[in-house]
Amino acid sequence: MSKEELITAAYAALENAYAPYSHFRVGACVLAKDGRIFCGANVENASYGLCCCAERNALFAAIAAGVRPKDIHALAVVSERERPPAPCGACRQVMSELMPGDALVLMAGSGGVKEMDVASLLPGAFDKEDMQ
Ligand SMILES: O=c1ccn([C@H]2C[C@H](O)[C@@H](CO)O2)c(=O)[nH]1
Ligand SMILES: [Zn+2]
Repeated sequence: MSKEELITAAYAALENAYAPYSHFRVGACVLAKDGRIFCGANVENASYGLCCCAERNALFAAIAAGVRPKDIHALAVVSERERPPAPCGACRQVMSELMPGDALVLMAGSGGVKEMDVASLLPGAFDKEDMQ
């Protein structure tokens, strides 16, 4: 699957966003190395702190389906705004745990696409080594 196809799949996932509070719809899709994709959208709650971002919902779907972190190739996240969505700190931390450092993150808005790898999104991430 090409980068463009992964972004298109993320826009389809965005249609399932549940965002009655922010009205900011986000979609995300994870591409596994075997070619499977796992998608998510943001899901909000009247108790705002319980909102979950599209990126985490997509990543958790992949992991819960049995995909291991080393087998994830890329993640695309999209919004309807011009500016590509910047993953929040919580999602960067989850990406650093559940994706390889060199995995590609594609961020797309109507104005264009930005690409970064996971390690660059969260330099100096807290990880299992910090707990030894
Ligand atoms: O990268 C992002 C940024 C925000 N959101 C969601 C969380 C919340 O539902 C809404 C506003 O922050 O957008 C995401 O899903 N991904
Ligand atoms: Zn987030």
